[in-house]
Amino acid sequence: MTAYPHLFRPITLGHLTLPNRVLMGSMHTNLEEAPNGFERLAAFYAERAREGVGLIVTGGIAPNPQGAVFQGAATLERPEQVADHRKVTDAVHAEQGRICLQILHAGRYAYTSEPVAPSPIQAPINPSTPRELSRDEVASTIDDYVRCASLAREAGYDGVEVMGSEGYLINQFICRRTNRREDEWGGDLANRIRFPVEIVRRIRAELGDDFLIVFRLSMIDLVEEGSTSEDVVALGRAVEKAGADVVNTGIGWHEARVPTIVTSVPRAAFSEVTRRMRDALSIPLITTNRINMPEVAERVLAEGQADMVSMARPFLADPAWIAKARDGRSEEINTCIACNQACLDHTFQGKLTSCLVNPQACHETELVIEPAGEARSVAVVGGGPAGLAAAVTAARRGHAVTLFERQSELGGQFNYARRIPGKEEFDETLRYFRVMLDRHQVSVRLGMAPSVHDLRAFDEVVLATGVRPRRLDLPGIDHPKVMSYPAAIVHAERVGPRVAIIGAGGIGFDVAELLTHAGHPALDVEAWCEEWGVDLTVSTPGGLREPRRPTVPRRVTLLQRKTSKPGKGLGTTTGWVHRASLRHRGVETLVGCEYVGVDDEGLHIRQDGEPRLIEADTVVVCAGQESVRDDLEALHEAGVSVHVIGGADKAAELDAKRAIDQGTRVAAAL
Ligand SMILES: Cc1cc2nc3c(=O)[nH]c(=O)nc-3n(C[C@H](O)[C@H](O)[C@H](O)COP(=O)(O)O)c2cc1C
Ligand code: SF4
Repeated sequence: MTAYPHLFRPITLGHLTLPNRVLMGSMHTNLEEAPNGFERLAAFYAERAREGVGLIVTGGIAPNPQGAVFQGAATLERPEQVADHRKVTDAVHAEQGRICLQILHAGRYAYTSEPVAPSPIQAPINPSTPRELSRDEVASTIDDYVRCASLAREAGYDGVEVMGSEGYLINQFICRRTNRREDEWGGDLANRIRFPVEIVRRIRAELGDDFLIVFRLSMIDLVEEGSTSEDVVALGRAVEKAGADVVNTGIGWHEARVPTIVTSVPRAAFSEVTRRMRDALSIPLITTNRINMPEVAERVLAEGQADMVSMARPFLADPAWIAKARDGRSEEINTCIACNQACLDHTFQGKLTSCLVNPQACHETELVIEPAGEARSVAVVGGGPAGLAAAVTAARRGHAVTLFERQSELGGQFNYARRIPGKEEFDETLRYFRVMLDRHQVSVRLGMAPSVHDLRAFDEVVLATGVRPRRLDLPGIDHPKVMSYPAAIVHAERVGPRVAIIGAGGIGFDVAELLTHAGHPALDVEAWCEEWGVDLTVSTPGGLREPRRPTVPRRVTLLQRKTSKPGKGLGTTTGWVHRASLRHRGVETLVGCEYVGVDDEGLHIRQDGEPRLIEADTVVVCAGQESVRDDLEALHEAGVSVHVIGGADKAAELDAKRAIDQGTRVAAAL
């Protein structure tokens, strides 16, 4: 008997019956364009299918070169491209999985020299103004969708997902915001939705009933002049009538200034918008975004918010998510913490998608964790992210591992991160590692710093001793009002009402977030919607309403020495959220500051040569870290085989992604 009866109830979609209610959501990984990319994609998807994913949707593939998100991005438009896709479908089918190809035309979101769109209106996130598609081109673009679907079928796909959301071409036709046409493809709603409806109708007519058509429909655009709930329902009904088997949910255009997938978005925050569509349609509906654990998926399904859930990033974090949930091993799930640092940020930087908590994601053929040829004794010193990853990986390979942690609890820098409002998901990563240490019989010694003598007894030593905050050489640095960032995070109640934070990097931003937080549970959907101005009923165009400024408990000034944009090092896809969040909270940011000293009045600085006082009851120092590796030389001298990882290796590049990746790779090679 499963703990998740709704999640593991079979469902029939079109001609397919699936064993569970989970769709692996579309993710373009950049393997689509990489050398040997399709072999690697085949390995990536096959592993997920083997572990029980019922239905996979590929990353977006363009139906023609104009529709490619960037120059050279993958298309499916010619018969000779079919063989590559065959590798993927064969691998998935060999594992009893099913897979649909996502057809995505970027429209004005194409980062190419001449993007096209229904109307020549520039997207705020693209420097190029699109060219308006002629009537003939609209017709030929529909032909391209149909040809792409036919080739997908030839390649062995079980169906297609027509990408109609996130502000891409189809969405651009649907909304007045981007469609000012006066022909039959613009004007009233019936005309604006004609493009997607024709695409679905033509694919159905061409490919018959035994080919799945999923339509990804933007149920809340989160942009001005977006659709209202009436528009969304009318579109849903029209695509159902045109032949779609199932409607998947899309949330927010890429240009929206409301976060939709980052870690501060409450889990399943948007399932309510899918539920509101349910009575209007007879085909199944899939909900999406920030559903990352089985109890969340089960609740969404049990409450009738949708017929299925889509999860994308959770399958980067853990390929065996389904098998673990099904077999009563949920506590072993490596949870997606919605950080975007190794997935979406990589995509935007042109790198391969991967995962902060699972560096094997999209590296299945290259980062292989195999049983060790010879089991050895391994000491891992330091229980932060790097040490945890190294200890678990080494133990998985059969080594006898002892993990030493000087503090009374595991986690290192994660213990600070998890206390920041909106970063609670880090608790899940710690839970995962604790369970894995136990499962692989790692001997954990808390409150213990081993001596060089102790470490000589091991075959291999992994030094993951982390960092300590860098001390500032500043007059008044020993004033009682000065706190280090670890102290301010752990003892926030000791921080006064007026705060100056020295250092506007990632940690400075986190401290500012914590100290200005109003106190409601950070993952409360209602409070979050109020703060960001989200109307889940979508009675307003795009589902936007006036945001409510949060009441803040402290007045915070965030300062940095450099004149560059504050928050250097924040992710491409998350930095803007942090900046907007601090703006909402009235945090003042000052750049180009020269620090003069701290006294009873506060923090004295110079800006442009002018002296200035930042009145403050507390001054928090977030001015970087230095590596802790005091024993390294002695270990070398003692002839110990030692590997230095994480912050102990490079304090300046301190980040959990690098730490976990390095810990995993070092241990995979021991
Ligand atoms: C690396 C990455 C690539 C993505 N590429 C696509 C895509 O090609 N097409 C698409 O419809 N959605 C894409 N998405 C969005 C996901 O399908 C999904 O909507 C989003 O990640 C939220 O769901 P989640 O919280 O389950 O990850 C991508 C997401 C990520 C993280
Ligand atoms: S990198 Fe972060 S957001 Fe992306 S899949 Fe991994 S845990 Fe999730």
